[in-house]
Amino acid sequence: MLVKEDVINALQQVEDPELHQSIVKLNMVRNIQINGTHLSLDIILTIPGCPLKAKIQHDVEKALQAIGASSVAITFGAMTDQERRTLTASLQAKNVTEQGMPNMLLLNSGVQFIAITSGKGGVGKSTVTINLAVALARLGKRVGILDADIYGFSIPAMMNIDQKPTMLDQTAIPVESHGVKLMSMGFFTNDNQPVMWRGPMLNKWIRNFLVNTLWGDLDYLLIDLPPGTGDVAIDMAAMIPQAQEIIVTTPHLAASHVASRAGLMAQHTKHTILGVVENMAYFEGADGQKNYLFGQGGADQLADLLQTQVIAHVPFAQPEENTGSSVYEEETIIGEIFTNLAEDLLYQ
Ligand SMILES: Nc1ncnc2c1ncn2[C@@H]1O[C@H](COP(=O)(O)OP(=O)(O)OP(=O)(O)O)[C@@H](O)[C@H]1O
Repeated sequence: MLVKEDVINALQQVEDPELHQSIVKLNMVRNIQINGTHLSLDIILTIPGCPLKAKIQHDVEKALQAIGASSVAITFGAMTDQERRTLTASLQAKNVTEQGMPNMLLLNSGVQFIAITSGKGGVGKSTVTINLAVALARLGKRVGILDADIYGFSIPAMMNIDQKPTMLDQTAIPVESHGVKLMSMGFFTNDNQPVMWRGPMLNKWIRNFLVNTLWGDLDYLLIDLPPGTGDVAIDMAAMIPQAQEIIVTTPHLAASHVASRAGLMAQHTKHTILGVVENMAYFEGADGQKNYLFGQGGADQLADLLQTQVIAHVPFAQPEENTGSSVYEEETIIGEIFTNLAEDLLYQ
């Protein structure tokens, strides 16, 4: 004979797949009826037509069968606007201080911010951001990416994400891929339209991305900055003084010269520079020979100038590693390099 308390206890273990909180705590479980081992209940989704309804149904049935239910009839409904507003407000209350500052910016929040920057575009800044984030997640860390490359957002496409974040009122639930939570300007433009905002508006967006996103608990937030030393980089420096920076360059001397400006700005804003990542360092031929297509030495020169170190040398991907996604598998050469880099950051 089942009793209501057992049913609620079992459902406490079932989480909303996006909010990562118990469906009981989120007030999504209603109207539990018990007839011997036959159960019926209502599940009230946060938004109508929630794409993860099937997963919730599966998890609820499994949890209830585990306590002896022989049949489970679920009726799905959706929260009213008022209920959704109340829920969002309570989730938001954990996100921001009373002064409206994102909690994650408090120095004791436990979130480590790493901004990935470069002097010029196309050197692999987003590739480094994505693969470092995925490597940290593979090591069990809770990781988010803020694609703040507002004019050149590319991360959703590079991670093969075509889904948009679920919106609870004005608050976004980040999209998850490869165990990493992602927010990008690319989610909020129509048909890949370019973004043409200037300073103050951009500042507001970065702030919005921090305040109005339900990031949940994070260990790391990686920020993919636009190349160069423009408005976004300056605003980020002011808003997140505790951020550390990784500077990406190719070995080309000219590229590292341009990257030095981004590095000097990091020094100027007193951000700790974690090091330089040399991308497209070489191409390894079938004979095992390393071909230095972009020359050698630029990254070392940059590291010397910034009194830091080259923390990774990332080669060109082998043709068979180019699978259409910019996330390299763990067992590829590039995947291993990022695992090593993530371990170095964790245990430094
Ligand atoms: N090590 C690598 N091997 C092969 N291809 C790479 C490598 N690194 C980057 N690429 C490719 O080079 C292109 C540019 O990389 P990416 O978008 O990461 O650079 P970026 O510096 O972020 O550029 P932007 O600032 O213009 O967005 C992408 O198509 C990416 O897949």
